[in-house]
Parts: sequence; C-alpha cells; structure tokens
Amino acid sequence: MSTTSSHWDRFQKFFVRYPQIGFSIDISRMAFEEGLFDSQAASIEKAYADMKALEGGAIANPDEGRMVGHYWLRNSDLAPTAELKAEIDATLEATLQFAADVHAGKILAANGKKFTRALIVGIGGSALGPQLVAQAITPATPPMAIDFFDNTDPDGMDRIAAQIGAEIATTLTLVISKSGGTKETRNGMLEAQAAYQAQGVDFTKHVVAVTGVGSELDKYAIAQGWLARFPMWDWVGGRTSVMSAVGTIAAALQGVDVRQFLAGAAAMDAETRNRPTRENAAMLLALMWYSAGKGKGAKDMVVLPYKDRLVLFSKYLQQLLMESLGKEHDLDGKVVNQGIAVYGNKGSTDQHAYVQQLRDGVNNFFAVFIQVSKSRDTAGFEVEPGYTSGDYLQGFLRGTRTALAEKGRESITLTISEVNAFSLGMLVGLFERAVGFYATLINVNAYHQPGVEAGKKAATDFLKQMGQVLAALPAAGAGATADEIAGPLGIDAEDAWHMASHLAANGKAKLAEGGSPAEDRFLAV
Ligand SMILES: O=P(O)(O)OC[C@H]1O[C@H](O)[C@H](O)[C@@H](O)[C@@H]1O
Repeated sequence: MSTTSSHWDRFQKFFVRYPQIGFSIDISRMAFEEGLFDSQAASIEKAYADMKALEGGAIANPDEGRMVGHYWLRNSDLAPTAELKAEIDATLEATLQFAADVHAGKILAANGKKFTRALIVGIGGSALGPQLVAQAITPATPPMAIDFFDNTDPDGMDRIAAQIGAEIATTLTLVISKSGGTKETRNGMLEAQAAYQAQGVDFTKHVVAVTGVGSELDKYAIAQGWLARFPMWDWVGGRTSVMSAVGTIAAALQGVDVRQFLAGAAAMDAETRNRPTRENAAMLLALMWYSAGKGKGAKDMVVLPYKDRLVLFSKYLQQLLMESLGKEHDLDGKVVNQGIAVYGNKGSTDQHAYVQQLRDGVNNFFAVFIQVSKSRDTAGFEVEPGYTSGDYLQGFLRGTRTALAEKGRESITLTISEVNAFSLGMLVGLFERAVGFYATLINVNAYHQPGVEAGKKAATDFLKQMGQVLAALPAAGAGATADEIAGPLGIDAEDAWHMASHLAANGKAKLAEGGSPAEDRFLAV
C-alpha cells in the first residue's frame, strides 16, 4: 500500500465529525497505537464516571471542598438544585438585561449620555475569557469599544487611559474578580477610579462589579454604591468562568449573541457526554494528549488556528490546561509534577516564525490545527486567477500538516465551519471536557491551583519589606549599601538591593552607583 493510501485509510478511521454542529476532529496524524483504547479502558470508564458525578454536583474539587459547575452555566437544567438553577438563570438574564439597557440608553453615564466604551479590569480567568470573546466573535463594529486593565503595569494602564481620553465620561468599567481580593485587579480598579476622578467624573456611577458575594470587592462596591453587582460562584473556576457573569456581561455589551455562545458549548457537551470513545471528540483529545506525552506531559501542545480571530485561543487554553493540569501531587498525594505546556498563535503567520523548529528541531510537541471552513463573509476576491487569499490559508494549513507529518511530527486537526458565537462556545466546551477527562487519566485535581499562592505570598513579603527598606534609607551622608540596609532588618541583601534599586529608578530613593551591586549606595530622597 502506498503511503498516500494508507494515510487516507487512517484518516477515514480516525476522522470523526458532528455534521449537525459543523465540527470535526482528525487524529489520524497522531502516532498512537490502537491498543491505547484497550490499555486505557479502565481509566476511560473512570473519566466518564468522574465527569458524570461532577456534572451531577459531586465535590469534584476535593482540596477546596467545592462542586465544579461550569457545565451548568450553559444548561442550567443540570444544576444539582432548583435554587442553583434559578440563580444561574437569573444571573444570565440580569447580565443580558443590563447590557440591553446600556445599549438602549436606559442606563446612562453620569453626564446623561449613552455609554460608548467598556473598560474591563480583571486578570487571569477574569480577563482571558472576555478577551478571547472580544477578539473572536464581536461584530466588526461593536456597539461599544472595549479595553482591558489586565495587569498592574502602570505604564500599560496609562496608555489605555490616554487612548480613552475624554471619552472616560461615557466609559463603563467592569471590575471582575471571583475572589475580590486579587491585588492586580484592586490596583487596576483604583487606577481606573483615579482616571475618572482626574476628569471630574463620578466613578461610582460608571462601575459594575462581578465578584463573589461578600468578597472584599463586593463590600467595596456596596459601600460606594456602584451601578450594579453580579455574582460569581465558588463552584465556577476562574479559568472556566467565561460563561458566567464574568464573560456574559462583557460579551453582551460587545453585541455578542451570548445565548448562541452558551448553546455552542451545550451542544458540544451533549455530543461528548455519552458517545462511545472512538466518536467522543473530548475523550479522543484527552487520549491524544496522553499518548503524545506518555501521560506525563512530555510533549507541548502547539495551538495553530488558521484564523486571525482565534489568535487568543492558545493563550486562553494556556491557562485552561496549565493551571488545571500543572500539578505537583496527584489525587493520592504522590509527587507527579504533571502538566502540558501550551503555546501558539495563528497560522499561517507562525510558519514565518517558529514552524521551522517544529519541522526540523526538537520533537517535543504535537500541533493542534484549527481549520475554519468558510474563508470570509464578504464577496470573494481573487489574488491570482482562480485563487483567493482563503485558498492560500487552507493550502498553508494542509501544507504545514503534511510537512510536519513527513518528519514524524504529530498533529490533530479540528475543523469548524466558521468562527461565530456558537462555534467558539463549542471549542471552549470541547477543551473543558477534554481537560476534565485527561485529569482523570493522570489522576490529578484539575480544579484547584495551589501553586499560584506561593508567588503571591512571596510578593506580599517582598512588598512589605520594601516598605521597611524605604523607611530605613539614610537621610544624609554617603548612603547605605544593600548589606547595611538588609542587616538590621533581617532581610535578604539581594532582595534589599532590588528593592532599593526599584525605589531609586522611580524617584523614591537616590542611588550612587558603585563598581558592583555590593558597592551601590542608597539614600532617601
Ligand atoms: O478572579 P480572581 O479571583 O481575581 O482571580 C484571577 C486569577 O488569579 C488567580 O491567581 C488564579 O490563578 C486564576 O485562576 C484566577 O483566574
């Protein structure tokens, strides 16, 4: 048999499509053995059972003692109690109504004018979903422009504030934080508040909170009498919150058909809930991750959507997979150091950047191509007789897939008919379920993130000590070295040097540079 015909046979064997929702998955270019289905049979069954229990309201996040309910957000009938169902429905309705009232001018800016822009303040799961949605499925001319404060970088915020300029008078700010205590978001909120105040605009009449009831942010919003508050629940993880108020309000303000977005995810859920493994796209994905990385994340996932609108999808999946699967311990407490590294951008752009290494370099990855069947909404345009830009995009995708396969580089291809609210919902739903299944295959809790706390704690300590360093700087004389500052404070000299250097770079200390860090001398200003 020729290579070509064996590829064709394998393609037919491992190509699964769901025609009614315009989706297909092709795993034929993955190098798995068919025995995988049998060797993993017990884990696969357990994954289905775990997922069933999770969707039924089990405490699927044991370390935090929480239910995991993101599947209920797009099908509230699944919610384990009538109260939860009512809360989900009411919150969705309230966010959509709020956006409709903003669009209709029933909710107005403090100056009596319609809101023209939205500013989202949030980070991680409280920003990535809204950013993905904004990039992928908002209309070309959305009813409101949108910006993000998704970091505590003052320069980044200054640039956005400058772009908004006087339009801050008709800008609606959404402060989004599940915990309501994330410092970057707190800072962003205070910076936004200052930007409004600088232009004499009443911030409280322009700001909405999306946060857990009773959180620090919630209390602040109540105390200041903010325009509106929408709840986040402890049974929705930040990285799976795009279909809660976190995502729905921003999407609705942007003119996205939110119900279609949810419907797409619900449809993918329905397709991947009960199907046999060989037809179950979410389980097939999980099994491919398992086979490629030997169940240990030995291969990175390179996400290559050939569609500009999906450029943020790899970033979105980076959090979804790496926060969910990147775990030190398994569910039995054994040290496993699990995870799957995710990166990517878009094709064909990346062919002119790193695809060289993918084809010829270290073989430590598998690619996930995302193919979008429909080229464009507008009339066709031929770049040369008989060929459109869209033909080229397709050609480059197929060509790269072939070129990788020739060198034994694995790839999966997902195809959707077009990028719209429904299909983006499908893709998000697909990967969420694949993550859940894979977590069972490798026996980790996909729904907590204990490792994130260590950096936050160290940063808190650092900032506290920086205050002590500032207070300890000598007011006169030749200044003090990092060792001299650190000694009496009982802190690390390297930290003290970085703190004092940062203060000096920002006008809060004076630096007399020596020949080495140990000889640098710092003074109060
Ligand atoms: O929504 P928030 O509570 O502000 O959290 C924002 C993000 O930061 C945390 O550190 C977590 O690692 C993320 O999962 C979360 O999405």
